[in-house]
Amino acid sequence: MTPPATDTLDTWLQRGLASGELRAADAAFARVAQRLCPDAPLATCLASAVVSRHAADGHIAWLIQRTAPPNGPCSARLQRLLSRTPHAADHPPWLGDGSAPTPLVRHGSRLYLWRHWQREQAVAHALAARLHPTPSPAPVEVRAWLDALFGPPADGHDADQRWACARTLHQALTVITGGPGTGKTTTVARLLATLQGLALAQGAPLTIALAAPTGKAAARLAAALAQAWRALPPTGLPLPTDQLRAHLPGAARTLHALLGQRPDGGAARHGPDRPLPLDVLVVDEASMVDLELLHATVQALPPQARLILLGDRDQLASVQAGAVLAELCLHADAARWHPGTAQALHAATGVAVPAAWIDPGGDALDQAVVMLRRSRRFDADSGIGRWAQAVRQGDVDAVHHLLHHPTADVSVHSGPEDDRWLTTWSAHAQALLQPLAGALPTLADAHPWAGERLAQHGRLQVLCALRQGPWGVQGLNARLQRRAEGTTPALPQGPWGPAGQPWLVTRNQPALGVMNGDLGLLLPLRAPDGGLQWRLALPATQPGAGVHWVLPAQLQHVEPAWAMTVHKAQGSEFDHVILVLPPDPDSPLATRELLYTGITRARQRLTLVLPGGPATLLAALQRRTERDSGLRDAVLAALP
Ligand SMILES: Nc1ncnc2c1ncn2[C@@H]1O[C@H](COP(=O)(O)OP(=O)(O)OP(=O)(O)O)[C@@H](O)[C@H]1O
Repeated sequence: MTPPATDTLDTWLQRGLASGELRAADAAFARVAQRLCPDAPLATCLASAVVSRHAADGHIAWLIQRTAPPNGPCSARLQRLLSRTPHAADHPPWLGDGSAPTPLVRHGSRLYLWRHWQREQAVAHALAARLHPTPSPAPVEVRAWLDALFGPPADGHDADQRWACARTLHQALTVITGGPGTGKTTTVARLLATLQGLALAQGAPLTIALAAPTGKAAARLAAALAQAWRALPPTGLPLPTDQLRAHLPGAARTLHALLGQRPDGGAARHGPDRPLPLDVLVVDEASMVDLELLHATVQALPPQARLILLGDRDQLASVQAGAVLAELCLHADAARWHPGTAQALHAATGVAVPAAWIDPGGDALDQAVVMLRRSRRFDADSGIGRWAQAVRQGDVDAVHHLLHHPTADVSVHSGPEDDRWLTTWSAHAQALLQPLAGALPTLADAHPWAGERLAQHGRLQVLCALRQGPWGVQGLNARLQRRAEGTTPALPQGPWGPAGQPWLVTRNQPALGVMNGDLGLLLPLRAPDGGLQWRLALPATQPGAGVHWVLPAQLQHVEPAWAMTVHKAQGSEFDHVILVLPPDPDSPLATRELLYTGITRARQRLTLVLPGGPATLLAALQRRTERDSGLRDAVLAALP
């Protein structure tokens, strides 16, 4: 439909608002453009609204030639206009080419908000500078470390892990992606041992820091690496093991804490003027890192410091804009290593790279990415492993097969009436809550008791996609709460609800030692006067430190967590996950990435609850989270 020539910006904005394409803030931004630049073309103002909306949806840029259908009248109109006249929206005081600050920037076929454009450019330059070949040690020295840490290469079952270690020595950026249990942590432990071992042999030990986007992920990384350092072979390394251990990092922090970011949004302690005193930074769970956080990180890293990103690129992206890991790992499946890269990997590891992964056309980023392919957590018969694989690949036939040929570890409950999962859940709730209705310990002797309650709670978690409605966090929590009280009638009532209720921390309160995403249980304890006192018990962040107690009155940002969203569960795992999909097959929140992330939170058992039947599952499989950005292109363009 070609709009009548008399159409004004207001007409278009009204259409966009009426169709739900635009929010009031997007329309307001377009009106500001018109007010400040009265001679700006209609396309410039409309572009402001559309780009603002896309940014709110997590996109870094709006891609003019996007092949997917535009999601509303304003985008469609703009797309038609710009595909005929690419410069129709250019108006240098408002929409420029990025060489000077303007509210909007056009670069090729992408439109950006200034802030996103500037962040993307800065990150691209920082990453591109790290793709330069670095002086690397002789392959024979690397091989000595890898053979000592992995054992001599035998059947090639850990080839990808060895390649990841070797690749890290060739440039200052390494990206390691892999699904659950593919050995990301094991690999990074061996890689750090190799890097530090080689540096120590030169008499120049490295300063290494470990970080993750959330406190929980940081704690898991620290615990896993502490275990890996303990498991280093006592003899047989090129250096004495104790000497090496003394130089390996023990603690991990959140990226926010490492950078010294302030909760009020004020300037961070570390930035370009005050870089982190580091030679190597490892960032785990990098799928949760958005463009803004990566920007803050690379700004605070000295130019020569190595950056190692670890994560599962198929998981949900961060809530904020950007899907950095997925974008850097775009070609990870095919590897696309140059013949030279493959040769160097062979020389340093003793394992030849298969021809299928060698491609002279691979770009510089491809050379820095290693994908770990073999899950050690799920064997070939594991239903969870097969579901994860089928969903990751969007393989509809495989999902149909799994629906019709159930495995022992995965159950599917289909239709709104199928509530067998509630029976399983009730048994879990009863095991969790029953001890709270009996004799209670005092705070002084509650540690093992509370630790057992936390362990029991970690055995099962209900996850869902939505926040609102009967199948969202709110409805499910209310339903499960009633059910929990039904299973254990004599539960004492605490300040926010009955004893044993799980609570999710929704904002960092570092002074209390609690972080966004922490899960705790509200527990009653016997007070010295014989009454009750209440504490939220959280797993201590230091491994082996038991339970961390917090006074409920001190916590300001918590919500009930019998059920929680898959987003909030990212970075956590549970023995049994009950994953509840929305009843409506058209729900935009049920995406392939959400399904994959939810499924891979389960270690031993998975229950899929499909109130809308299998159609919801099949629709979710087809729905991808798309995040438009130009990061990959910008990195390659920034290469010297
Ligand atoms: N090369 C290897 N040889 C022997 N065992 C290994 C090897 N790599 C990994 N494992 C084992 O496989 C399991 C999973 O490894 P790891 O925890 O490193 O994977 P991950 O990808 O970090 O997992 P997660 O999904 O939990 O983050 C661990 O028990 C680990 O000890």
